[in-house]
Amino acid sequence: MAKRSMSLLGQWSSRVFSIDLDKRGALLNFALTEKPQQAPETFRNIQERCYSVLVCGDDRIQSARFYWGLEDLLRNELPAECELLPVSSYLPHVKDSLIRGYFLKDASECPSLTRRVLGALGLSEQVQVCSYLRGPDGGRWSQQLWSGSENQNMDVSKTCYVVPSEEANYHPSVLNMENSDVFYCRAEACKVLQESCDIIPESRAVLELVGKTDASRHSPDFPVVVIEGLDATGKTTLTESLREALGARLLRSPPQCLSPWRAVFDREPPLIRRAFYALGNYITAEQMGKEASQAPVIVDRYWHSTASYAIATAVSGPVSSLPPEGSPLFRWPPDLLQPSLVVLLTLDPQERKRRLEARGQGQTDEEQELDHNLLFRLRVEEAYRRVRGPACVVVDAGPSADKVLQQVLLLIKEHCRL
Ligand SMILES: Nc1ncnc2c1ncn2[C@@H]1O[C@H](COP(=O)(O)OP(=O)(O)OP(=O)(O)O)[C@@H](O)[C@H]1O
Ligand SMILES: Nc1ccn([C@H]2C[C@H](O)[C@@H](COP(=O)(O)O)O2)c(=O)n1
Repeated sequence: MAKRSMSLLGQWSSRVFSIDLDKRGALLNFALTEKPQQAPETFRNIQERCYSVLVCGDDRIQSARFYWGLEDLLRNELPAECELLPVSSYLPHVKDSLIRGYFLKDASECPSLTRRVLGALGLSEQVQVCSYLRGPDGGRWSQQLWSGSENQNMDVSKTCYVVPSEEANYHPSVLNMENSDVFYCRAEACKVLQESCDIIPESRAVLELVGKTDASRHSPDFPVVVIEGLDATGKTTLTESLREALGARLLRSPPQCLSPWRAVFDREPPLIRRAFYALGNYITAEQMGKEASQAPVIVDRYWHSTASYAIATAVSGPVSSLPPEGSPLFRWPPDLLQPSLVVLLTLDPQERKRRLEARGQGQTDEEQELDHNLLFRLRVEEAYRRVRGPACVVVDAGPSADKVLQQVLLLIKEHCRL
């Protein structure tokens, strides 16, 4: 088979497959072996016909966009009785070895429809389809790699057996975060937008706004204070009050000049969306450098937001799925201007909800996700606390707006020379 499968997927038998059983962190891990062996216990309870669809094209922009649309495509085309579970395939401890896709459990009456849809998908250079077959004893499962269309679908020489695999002590997504979800230098984020210019013309406009000078080593004359927090924790209220109290300049990230394109990039997959927000920080950093030569600067969101939302979205499940405290994934990009102080506003979830409802404005998809998904909210907040260089100072935003302002003014006095 000339298709990219083996070279791109590496040795099947070295790979671990990790199925996200409930999107809440319950991962079923299995590996493959050439000798018939018993499948993991959880596999043995599966009654449905099973398949996996992995996205493994060479072009990262196209693959990211393809994967982004794959869930909708499968849900639209497959019988409703097909359950879709996110699956990752990776080589343990090998950076950038992760391939994403879906694991399908087909309980429909019409197996031929499912096979037809998957057969058509399998023809694409970007997709690798496998079937999983239960052995006659019920305890063994084999995996067959599809070689193309439905009619010549099984490449029997590639039959492997499903065996239990040790649980990794990290979420598989952690392997691929750098330069896919989080960008630690401007050049890497620029590369993503350069590669997407043909399919997203707005990328050009964004790239034109990104400067080239490295302002990171320049130490501003006046303090630069960043205010961070989940939505509706009071960032806008506090930043406006700080501006007045300190006679400061107020900036935000992403900056105003990116507003015309933000909605476009919010519809894109993480690779492209996160590169856009990363570049927003560099544009804001240039503005910070200039403004802070004349007055104190207050910034509404910056690098902590970019890194925390990206990392918290890339993993699923509880806070323990995050990269550990001290992981290099929480480092500060060396070419990005560091603020003098970062304040993280935290709020009791009930009070945050009350304020959101009282405000009554629309929410972005990610903000809606925060509302619906307690685990996601916990991951974002914990990621905020783990980002370093500088680390954030946590302030309870529950008291009145004036009390919060007074507390932050005290912090600024302690941390910055005014
Ligand atoms: N300390 C406070 N006590 C009570 N209400 C507050 C306080 N701070 C802000 N609010 C109110 O809570 C709502 C959300 O505040 P605000 O818009 O400042 O939050 P935000 O963090 O900027 O939100 P977003 O990130 O979604 O823009 C507003 O209606 C605001 O008036
Ligand atoms: N510097 C930033 C600012 C924002 N984001 C992302 C994270 C959330 O998805 C969303 C929240 O922004 P808001 O709705 O409060 O304007 O934007 C980021 O990644 N980096």
